[in-house]
Amino acid sequence: MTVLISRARPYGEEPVDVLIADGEIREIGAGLTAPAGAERLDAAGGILLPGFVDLHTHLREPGREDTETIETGSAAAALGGYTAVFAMANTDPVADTAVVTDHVWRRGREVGLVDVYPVGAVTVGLAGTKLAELGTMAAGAAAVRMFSDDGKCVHDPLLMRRALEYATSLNVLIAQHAEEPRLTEGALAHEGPTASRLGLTGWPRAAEESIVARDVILARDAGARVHICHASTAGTVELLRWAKAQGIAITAEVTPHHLLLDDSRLVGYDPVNKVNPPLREVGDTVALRRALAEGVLDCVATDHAPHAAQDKCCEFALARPGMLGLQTALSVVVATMLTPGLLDWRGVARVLSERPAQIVGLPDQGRPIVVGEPANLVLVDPDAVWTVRGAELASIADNTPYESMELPAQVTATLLRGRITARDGKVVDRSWND
Ligand SMILES: NC(=O)N[C@@H](CC(=O)O)C(=O)O
Ligand SMILES: [Zn+2]
Ligand SMILES: [Zn+2]
Repeated sequence: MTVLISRARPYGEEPVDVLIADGEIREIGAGLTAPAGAERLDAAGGILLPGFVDLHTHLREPGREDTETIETGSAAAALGGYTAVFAMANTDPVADTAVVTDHVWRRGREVGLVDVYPVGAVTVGLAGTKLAELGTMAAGAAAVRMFSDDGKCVHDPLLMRRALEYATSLNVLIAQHAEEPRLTEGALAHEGPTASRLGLTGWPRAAEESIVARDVILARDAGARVHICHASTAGTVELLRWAKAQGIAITAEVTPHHLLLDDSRLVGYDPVNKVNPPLREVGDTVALRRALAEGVLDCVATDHAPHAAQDKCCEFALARPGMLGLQTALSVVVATMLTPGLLDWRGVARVLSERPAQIVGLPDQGRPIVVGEPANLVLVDPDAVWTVRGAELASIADNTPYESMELPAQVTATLLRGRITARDGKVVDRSWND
């Protein structure tokens, strides 16, 4: 299909028209005329960015299709401005074989709203005792390029070392959920004054930082790359800063919720605020924002984690950790980074699109907006203000921590290889477009 986007501001710069044909950016200029039969998208001065890439999504298929499916999660992704998402391996069955990873890949293709890249498990059944067949998953139809036991930490140092060595020879990425399990037994909330006051068992910063420090050293000695999931503390930022200064190949993501929210949200004991790693203190959010602006933290990843009402609306200790994130990520990044002047729109493109695509080596995502590049794009209305309603989000689950909050900026359209996947808050059905 052919699409003419008019009056769009790439990275917030001067308005231009952008002609898209055969999945590519064909022409950029002023006053372009639409060829016959072309779809028209009037951006009306909205911001044009490369489509977002999420390195950390939970889609719950297979196993918990009552909370999210590849189809509903893909819809949430397209509506949130994403053109590629990495679906974590903690499904049921676990994505520890090519049978599962190839299924997720094929189902994502069938749905066709976003490129769904399965993440393979590092260890069999996420049990942390035996390496999964990384090579078989990497060689499958899905060509798995990222492995993680997310939800659990690969805490055995010998196993982590081997995983890093294998990953290096396979040229794939290991992403670590940094949580020393001996330090978080029974933990429910960030260890600090709020948890003490509320009587909640603490999840100390040291549980994250000790694993980050260890993995930095393991990666250094293996000459390997390692990626840190959902960095949440000021201390992790300092370790990353040190590691990068040594030339160690470490990258890290931060979630929107760790940029915006802190543990003061826990008074009231609403489990919607329960997440791993836990919401920290204001000082941590400040350090995380600065680190993201400086590039010490590489990118934003949602850790979109849908959960059923019965697993969330129950007593705090029993509730599952996790929050929805795909449809609110851009708005939270605008609120925490763009509005305060920590990032401009180029910076937003860097943390939501370019860096994540580079980290995992996607050749067709996070690309510059120039002629000849694949048309994986998102249009944003920077002046929109909207009120979050969990029930209105595309996910089956509705566990958003932003319920009733007014957030800035809204995705107005998403294009995957030149095909409109979302427009004005609605998913565009594939058949409608072809
Ligand atoms: N973040 C969470 O609190 N939960 C995630 C697992 C994870 O990311 O560790 C989930 O799968 O629900
Ligand atoms: Zn995790
Ligand atoms: Zn996760």
